[in-house]
Amino acid sequence: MWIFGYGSLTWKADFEFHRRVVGYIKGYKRRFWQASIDHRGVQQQTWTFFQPGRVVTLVPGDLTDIVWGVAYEVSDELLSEGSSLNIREKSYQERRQETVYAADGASFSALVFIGTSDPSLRLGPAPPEDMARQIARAVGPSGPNSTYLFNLATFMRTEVPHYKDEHLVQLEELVKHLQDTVQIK
Ligand SMILES: N[C@@H](CCC(=O)N[C@@H](CS)C(=O)NCC(=O)O)C(=O)O
Repeated sequence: MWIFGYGSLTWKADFEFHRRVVGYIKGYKRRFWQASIDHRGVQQQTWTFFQPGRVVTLVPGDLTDIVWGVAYEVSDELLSEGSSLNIREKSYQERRQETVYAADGASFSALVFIGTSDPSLRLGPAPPEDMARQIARAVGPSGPNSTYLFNLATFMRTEVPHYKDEHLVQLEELVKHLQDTVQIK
């Protein structure tokens, strides 16, 4: 079977796979609208700087909207109950089959993990400057939220150089700018 990743799965494949193919799916926009309290941030705690991170999910777009990522051909057992991938994707409970269009022209169906409908993890949109401040500050068990953003931006720049993801590029610029100033110290 195939799974399609558009977030951390593009740059962190800590599982066995047979093939890795760069491609896109249609009809969605990738947005930093999902809270992370287990990887790139923590539960909000009053009177402290501890806060959730912002990671990507997919939101419905129109047919001209595409999201580039990576498809992996994996064994069925990878998604068995209690598997490490299932645990890693536990806050991505909505799962859909989508057609992946590979860079070489091939197309095939793959499983996509989309953000949970749990309202506490659905942050939704915010002004870009606010999202950038949150990403610049948040840290979780897997590391800084900004590393997640930069790794995704680097994947796009190196493996999909012909396509500009405006939302991602804007956040990367804003977070880098914040890190270059004293505003978040
Ligand atoms: N399901 C998405 C998003 C997955 C995602 O970003 N998952 C996060 C959960 S916060 C993760 O596994 N993060 C590992 C990390 O940040 O190191 C994908 O297709 O890549």
